[in-house]
Amino acid sequence: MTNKAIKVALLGAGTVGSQTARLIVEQSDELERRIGARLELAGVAVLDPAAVHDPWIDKSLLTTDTLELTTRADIVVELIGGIEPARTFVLSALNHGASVVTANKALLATHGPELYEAAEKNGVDIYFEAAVGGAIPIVRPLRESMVGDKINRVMGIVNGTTNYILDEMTTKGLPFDTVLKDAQEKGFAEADPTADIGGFDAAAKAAIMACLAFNRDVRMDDVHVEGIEHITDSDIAAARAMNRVIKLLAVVSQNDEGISAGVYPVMLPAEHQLAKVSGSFNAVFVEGEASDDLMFYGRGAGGAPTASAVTGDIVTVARHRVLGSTGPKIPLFSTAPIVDAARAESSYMMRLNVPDAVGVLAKVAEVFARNNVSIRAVQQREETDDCGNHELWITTHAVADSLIRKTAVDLEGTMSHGKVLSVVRVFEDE
Ligand SMILES: NC(=O)C1=CN([C@@H]2O[C@H](COP(=O)(O)OP(=O)(O)OC[C@H]3O[C@@H](n4cnc5c(N)ncnc54)[C@H](O)[C@@H]3O)[C@@H](O)[C@H]2O)C=CC1
Ligand SMILES: N[C@@H](CC=O)C(=O)O
Ligand code: NA
Repeated sequence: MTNKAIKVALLGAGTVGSQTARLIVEQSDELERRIGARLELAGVAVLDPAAVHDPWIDKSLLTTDTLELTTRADIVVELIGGIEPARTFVLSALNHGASVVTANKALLATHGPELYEAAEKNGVDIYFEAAVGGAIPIVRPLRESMVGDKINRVMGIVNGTTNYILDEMTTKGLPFDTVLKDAQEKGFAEADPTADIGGFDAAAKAAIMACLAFNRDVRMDDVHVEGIEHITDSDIAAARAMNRVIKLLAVVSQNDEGISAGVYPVMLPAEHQLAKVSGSFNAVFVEGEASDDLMFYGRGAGGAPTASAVTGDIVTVARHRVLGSTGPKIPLFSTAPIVDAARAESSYMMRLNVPDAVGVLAKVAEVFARNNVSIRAVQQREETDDCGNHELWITTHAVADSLIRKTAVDLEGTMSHGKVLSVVRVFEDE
């Protein structure tokens, strides 16, 4: 006996929604065999039906009554993005007994625990593999495969847009704005790309990974965030001259002091595995106590890769419905304190523009000493600018973020003809 069809409501038919619809429609026979029941598209909600031209989407399924659609499906797939009205639609779906699949990291990093609870209360699933690392299986490994281990740290590149921008600037010398536009055209960027550039998209993913890795309610606001908006061509050239590459990293970790989560640009040694992650690819290292280091790598953004993860989740929750079961809950029982990631010490490189004059270096060194910041190396660049100034590159030993920032402020106050050009973390192997 064949199982009755499983009704799927698709909310959103943009970059990811369109490709998800394609995978469901084009692979319908194959998916039916994998699930044991047929997936039936019950409707596709969009803002503007006239703008949908995908040949695989039956026009009669299009609707603008999104809330109504959430009440008449077995699986609601939320691919709208943003907090509201997405949150209302997801809650409506869960409260009407539908399982939910979403790629919406912003929503999960802000209201995740409320949604997980609603899913549990209603005896349905909420799956979100696409919300972190696009096509890369990383949510499920953290949620299921590694649940028997103790995870100490998760670290990686989790934003395709910024990785694409930094990579194109580094390898092709292209300007920031040109590459950002390109990333938007390729469908990597968020509707508001400041979420990518400012590090907030990566921070949302960091919060989700921290929840899963440490069973602790960690939200977006708990994550220390620095984006790439201040990274210039000159920083990239300086990194290159030091055989390093600048990457935007998300790092979540747990130790005796508590849990910390941060997103910031880092100069990595060129030979580091994360330094080799190019374009819109993502890569995540998971350090488990028993497993040791694991690395997950693949396409972190883009329509088809993200739709692969979404469709994988649809198949999984559909299988659960056939079996009359649900997947594992998301238990957030830990009360470990959240520690500000900016308190963690790191090595830094500071670029300064200073006059080529007697005593300048001593004055600079004095400010570092006064702030108790230990200098590891100093490079004086030969080239001078139109004012006869040149660049000093100072690399420090490990120091707290607050101290290096204060040193920069003090230097600005001390140097009448010089200025601090940039301060970027330098990754040192532990
Ligand atoms: N683009 C990518 O590479 C990735 C995107 N995501 C996430 O996937 C989600 C969707 O992203 P994209 O497809 O890129 O966005 P998009 O902007 O291309 O598409 C959004 C779609 O939602 C529809 N929509 C907006 N408000 C609506 C409403 N009130 N009712 C019904 N439909 C509505 C729009 O008409 C459009 O079809 C977001 O949460 C995003 O963060 C996750 C991973 C990768
Ligand atoms: N804007 C995001 C899309 C995927 O999550 C990114 O660039 O990584
Ligand atoms: Na993923």
